[in-house]
Amino acid sequence: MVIIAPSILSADFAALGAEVAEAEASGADWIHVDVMDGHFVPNITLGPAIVAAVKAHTSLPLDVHLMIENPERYIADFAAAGAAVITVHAEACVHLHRVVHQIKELGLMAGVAINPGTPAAAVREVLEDVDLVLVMTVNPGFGGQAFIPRTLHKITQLREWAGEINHKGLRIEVDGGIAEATAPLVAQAGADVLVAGNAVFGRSDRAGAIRAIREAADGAVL
Ligand SMILES: O=C(CO)[C@H](O)[C@H](O)COP(=O)(O)O
Ligand SMILES: [Co+2]
Repeated sequence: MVIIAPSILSADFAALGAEVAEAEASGADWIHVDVMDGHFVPNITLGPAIVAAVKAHTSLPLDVHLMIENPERYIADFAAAGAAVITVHAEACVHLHRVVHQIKELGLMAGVAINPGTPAAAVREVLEDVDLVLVMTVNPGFGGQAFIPRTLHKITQLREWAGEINHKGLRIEVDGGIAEATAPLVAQAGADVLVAGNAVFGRSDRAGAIRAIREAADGAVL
């Protein structure tokens, strides 16, 4: 069973409380929160205060995707704000192993993300330590971009490595351009957490959108 995590990047930022409450009522499993610093990616979004504000409007796990430089400086703040999952970018961490353990020591799920131009091997040495690998299926920074099919082989490779080290619980998340049409491709490759921004918050029928993505993904792995 896949986890569907709507990304609030495509929600109405002036009504985030109502938006996440509606996503929860519409069948979402996690809420994906995109944090951008204007340095690691060419866009700026939100910080821990907004995460804490969102947390007050949903009981779903908050899946915090840090697209920031020096993420180790802010992990405690996002944990205190109510994050359940914190994902850092491999490209942003000189001491990736240390940062992963910093997240785990706070009792959270630890994730590592890789950009489309980064090989799966960039996370191989910490695969035993992480709860989740996020394979970016677009270049991070903006919602509403087209899915990059070349990323699919990395999902397959990571699932294979997880099997070799008997890491059965490893979550493989995909983010960017995920919709009804692309969900079967990533699910077949081995992804089990699907982030969708535009495909959920860009539609008025959020329940229908979430259902369609879920059915497309689950149908592909039956
Ligand atoms: O991390 C992100 C962008 O950097 C977002 O989570 C992602 O782009 C979701 O948007 P969409 O589903 O519209 O592509
Ligand atoms: Co994201």
